[in-house]
Amino acid sequence: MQPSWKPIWETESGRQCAMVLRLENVVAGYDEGGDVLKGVNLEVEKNSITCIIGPNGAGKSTVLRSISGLLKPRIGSITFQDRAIAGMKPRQILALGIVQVPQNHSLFNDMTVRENIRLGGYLLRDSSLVARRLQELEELFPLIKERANDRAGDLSGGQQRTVEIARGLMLDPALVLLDEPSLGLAPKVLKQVLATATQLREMGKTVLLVEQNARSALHISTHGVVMESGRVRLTGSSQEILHNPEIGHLYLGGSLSSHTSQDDATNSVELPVRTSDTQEMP
Ligand SMILES: Nc1ncnc2c1ncn2[C@@H]1O[C@H](COP(=O)(O)OP(=O)(O)OP(=O)(O)O)[C@@H](O)[C@H]1O
Repeated sequence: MQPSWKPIWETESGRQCAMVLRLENVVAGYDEGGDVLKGVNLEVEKNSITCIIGPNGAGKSTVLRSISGLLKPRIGSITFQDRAIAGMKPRQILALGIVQVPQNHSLFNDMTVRENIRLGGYLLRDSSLVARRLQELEELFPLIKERANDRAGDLSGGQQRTVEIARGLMLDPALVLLDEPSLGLAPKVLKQVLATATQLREMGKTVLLVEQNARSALHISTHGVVMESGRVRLTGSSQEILHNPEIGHLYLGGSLSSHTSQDDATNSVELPVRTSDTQEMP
C-alpha cells in the first residue's frame, strides 16, 4: 500500500504542523490469537509528546512494537519522515532514528552505568562519535555523570529508568518510544520519569508514550490518543483528552476534581510550552 505522506498538515484550526510518523489502517497481531490492532490510524506531530491511553489489552504496546519493527503489520502502512517502514527489521528502523525503550528492566546489572550507556551506541562504527555522545549524555543527565562508574544494579528503579532512556539516546534518534516507563516503580518516582520525557522534548525529540498513569502522563504530554479494542477511538490535544468528560470517567479515574493521591504528586509538573528554540543533540 502506498502511503499518502504529507509532511506538513493543516489542522482543523488552520494551524500548520509537521508530522514525523503516520500509521494508516495498521492491522497486526501475534502468532497465537487473531489481530490485536484492527486498523489503527495515528499521526504523531514532530517534537510532540503523544500519549496513548486506554484499557488493558487495547493494543497500546502492540502499536509501539509495530512501529519499532518488533512486530510486522499484516496490513497497512507506517511512514516515518518520508520512509515507509512497515515490515522493516528492528535494526533498520533503529538506524533510521526510532528507538524503543523497552517495558521490562533491561540494564546489565553487573556492568557500570557508563558501560550500559555505551552499549546503546552499538550501531555506531565511529568510536570518537560514541565517546562524544557519551560525554553529551553525561552533561545532559547529571545522574549519569555522578554514577558513571557505579554498578547499574545498585541504582534505584527510577534511576535505572533514566539510564535506560539515556542509553536509547546514544543513536540520537528523532523518535523515542516509551512503553510504560513507570511500570514497577514507586508512585513518587513517576514524576521523575515523566520529567525525563519532557527533557527529551526539550532536546528536540519526538516522544510517543504509553503509560498506565494516564492523567499524570497527559499532564506532561502535548497530544493524547485513546485506544480501545485495537482501534484509535479519539485523538486530540492532551488538554482536550483530559477535559473530555467521557474519557475522564472511563480512563482517568473519574472527574477532574477527584485526583488520586498518586496523581496529586505529579500534578505540579508544569504543562510543556510549545517552543521553537529546542536544542538538538549534535
Ligand atoms: N507476545 C504476545 N503474544 C501473544 N499475545 C500477546 C503478546 N503480547 C500481547 N498480546 C496480546 O495482545 C493484546 C494487546 O496487548 P498490548 O500489550 O498491546 O495491550 P496494552 O493496551 O498495551 O495493554 P496493557 O496495558 O495491559 O499492556 C492482549 O490481548 C495481549 O494478551
